[in-house]
Amino acid sequence: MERLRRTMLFMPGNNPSMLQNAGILGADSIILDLEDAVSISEKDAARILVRSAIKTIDFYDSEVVVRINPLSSGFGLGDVAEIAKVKPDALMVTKATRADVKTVCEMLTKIEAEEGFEKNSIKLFPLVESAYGIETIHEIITSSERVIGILLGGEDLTADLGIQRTPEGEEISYARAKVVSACRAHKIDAIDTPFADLNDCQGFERDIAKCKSLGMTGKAAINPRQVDTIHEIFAPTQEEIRYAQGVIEAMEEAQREGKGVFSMDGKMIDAPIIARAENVIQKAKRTGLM
Ligand SMILES: CC(=O)SCCNC(=O)CCNC(=O)[C@H](O)C(C)(C)COP(=O)(O)OP(=O)(O)OC[C@H]1O[C@@H](n2cnc3c(N)ncnc32)[C@H](O)[C@@H]1OP(=O)(O)O
Ligand SMILES: O=C([O-])CC(=O)C(=O)O
Ligand SMILES: [Mg+2]
Repeated sequence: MERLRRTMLFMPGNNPSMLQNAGILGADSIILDLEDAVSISEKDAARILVRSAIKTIDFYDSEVVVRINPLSSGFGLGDVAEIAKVKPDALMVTKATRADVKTVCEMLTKIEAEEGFEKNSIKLFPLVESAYGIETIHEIITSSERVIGILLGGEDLTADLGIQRTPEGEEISYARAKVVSACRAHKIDAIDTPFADLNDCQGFERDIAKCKSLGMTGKAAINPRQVDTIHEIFAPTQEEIRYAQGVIEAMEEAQREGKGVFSMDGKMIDAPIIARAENVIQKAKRTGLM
């Protein structure tokens, strides 16, 4: 079964105590960061620490993703060369363009052959965080069969657009919709940008509900305190589950009577509504609610 990615928790790659506990924080994926959470003077130390963490720490069921520096930065290519050898589950390509994803993919193919790893075993998670990236997202996704999801980077995107970021997030609505639609089209995960204000609990909950309603499959987190809230809001509610079960039961009854369309509590039920109900049931089962 495909992996659940409701939460992807960032942690700075140069912080040993955070890395040490990474596997017990409940996040579906862990993103060990070599990019913006690490200062220039710490880049080499972070790369060494992340390599050794992947080799020695038990991450339990969490997926391990390493966010590399931009290829143009002078650190990115070295990050790929050094980190791929310890076989993380995936690399996150920052400020992603089609050309960058292709370059990283080709490097990985070579390293996998040299190290005796299975071909395409190291996946890619492009971080789309520029206007150009948003407008060329289809090309980014199709530039490598390793791509398993896209993370939307709201901070860099709004910097690139020359606008302010707000807790309401109206300014990134277009980008969110574009990421969701492109990812759905290619059946990969669409992960929302993190919410940075750890003290604004209501704003955080509204932000999760909004990205869920737009179709994001998960959300990045920057602090372990955010993980449970994201899981709770992403899970189907008891009311949604009951309604979905009602639809499925009514459908089975209608099928016995040879009907394709029928009504439940006065509301028409047909194929798309049944498909949505099946989605809810599947999600409830995967998250242990059924
Ligand atoms: C726009 C972007 O690029 S986002 C991606 C890059 N950013 C990051 O990776 C930032 C990750 N997050 C952090 O570094 C921190 O959570 C901060 C700086 C935002 C807040 O730090 P604090 O105020 O110290 O957090 P807080 O008080 O909640 O920490 C409580 C505990 O959780 C730990 N913790 C906090 N954040 C994380 C994290 N992301 N991963 C793992 N452990 C963490 C702390 O080490 C601390 O542990 P301790 O009790 O053993 O000392
Ligand atoms: O949203 C993210 O994944 C973090 C990031 O790099 C950004 O926002 O620029
Ligand atoms: Mg960024």
